[in-house]
Amino acid sequence: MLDFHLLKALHTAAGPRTLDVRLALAPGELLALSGPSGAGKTTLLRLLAGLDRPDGGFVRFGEHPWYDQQARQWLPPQQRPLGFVFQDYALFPNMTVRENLAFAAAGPPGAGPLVAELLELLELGALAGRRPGALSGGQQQRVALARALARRPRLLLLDEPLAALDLPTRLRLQQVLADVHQQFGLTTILISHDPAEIARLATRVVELELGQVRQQGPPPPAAPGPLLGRVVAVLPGGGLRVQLPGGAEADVPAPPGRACAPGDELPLTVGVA
Ligand SMILES: Nc1ncnc2c1ncn2[C@@H]1O[C@H](COP(=O)(O)OP(=O)(O)OP(=O)(O)O)[C@@H](O)[C@H]1O
Repeated sequence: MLDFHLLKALHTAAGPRTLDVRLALAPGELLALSGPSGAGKTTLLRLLAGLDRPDGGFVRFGEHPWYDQQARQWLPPQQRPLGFVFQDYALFPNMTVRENLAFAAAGPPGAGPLVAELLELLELGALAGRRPGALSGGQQQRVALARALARRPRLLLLDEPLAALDLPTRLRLQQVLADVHQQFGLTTILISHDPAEIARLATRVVELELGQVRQQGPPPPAAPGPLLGRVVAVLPGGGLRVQLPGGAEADVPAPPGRACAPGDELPLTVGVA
């Protein structure tokens, strides 16, 4: 359980404000954080990570105090078992993919097998020897996620990790996020402005405004968003047979103006027949 109350003076465009957020997350919860620009979402994640100093309050993770103003407790960021993924990837540009992961995993024993496992899990094996500059945005974000997981986190903090990516890549990585959240038994906070993404991934959404919780609850059901299908065959007559997430197959018309081949990924809008 992550339990915190964080206070921090903010210098906003609208004048001085106080970030004042009290929340508790159940183990294994995936909570989405939304709200307008300047609401304090990034600041809140940075305070949880220990990258900024709060003015008051506490942070407890399970039995472990990470911060307590009254008891004068402060756990340095590198000792907090968390992973942080930013929108702009923030990878080390002069290290290869494998070196980025190994650097994050360094310290506890057994880094080698974990790096190999993460390279395989996030389908990065073929890219392990490349530097971030030679990768696409989606590939860099998979590396950033793998690097965050290499720290063996219990808490995953995601600051709009998919916002800069095109739709097919975003849909694929949403599935990857859902899988790693489950597989690694994580508690996760995801900043997102995308209602479909929030509805797909989160069990609760907290909306911040000017540093305060404005409302929270289960994510409103989003209109059926696009699914990602993989083309398995081009049919005579020009249609496509696609495999949907979960394995079912469907025949769909080919998108106008785009040649598709088996293996291609295609965003599909689901309608009710
Ligand atoms: N360390 C800090 N000390 C004081 N004020 C800060 C600090 N960091 C950010 N602020 C201010 O607090 C406000 C909230 O910033 P923050 O980046 O957390 O918002 P946000 O909700 O993440 O916005 P966006 O969606 O645009 O990323 C901004 O007005 C910012 O200028």
